Amino acid sequence: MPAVSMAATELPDPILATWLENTGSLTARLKALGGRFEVTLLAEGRTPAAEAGPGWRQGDALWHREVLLKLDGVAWVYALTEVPMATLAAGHIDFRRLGEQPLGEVLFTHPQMRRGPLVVHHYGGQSRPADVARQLGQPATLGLWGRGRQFFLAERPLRVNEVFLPAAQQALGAAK
Ligand SMILES: C=C(O[C@@H]1C=C(C(=O)O)C=C[C@H]1O)C(=O)O
Repeated sequence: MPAVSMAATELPDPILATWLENTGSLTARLKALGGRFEVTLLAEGRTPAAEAGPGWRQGDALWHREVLLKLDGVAWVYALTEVPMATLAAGHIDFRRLGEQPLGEVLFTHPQMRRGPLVVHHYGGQSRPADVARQLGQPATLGLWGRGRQFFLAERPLRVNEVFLPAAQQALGAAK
């Protein structure tokens, strides 16, 4: 997912930084806060990669999965998962039938899962995450912080992009 690279002077709020840099399951961390956790599926399907990524070129077919992670009905995270067709075809996770089951529940328990690099991103006002935030009534005037995490399933790549929405930043007490 294209991200506006953050200017050198911008740094996330220290509280938010701990969430951005955590390498464990975000699903598990959100569930641990208590309250009702749910996944809302926004869109999924096969589409060409908007830009090159770790293990694919621009234009390559990817399986995209866009979701919201919610606590007590409030959207905290917008997530976009990008799966190359070879990774999808290997069948380690049945993305087509995942539906509203949290990806983390099957990804972090998969015996052949290996974590790859995590990259923190700042998404500007014209980005897809910012559009989603506006549509949710959570306008992000200063942009949004997120991270792209690469994972491997039996050495086949995929990338999970997770963007923290304003409701999450407010609830976590992170400065706007
Ligand atoms: C990768 C994880 O899965 C979470 C669930 C997702 C989904 O259901 O599509 C996407 C991103 C993650 O925040 C995780 O829990 O860390």
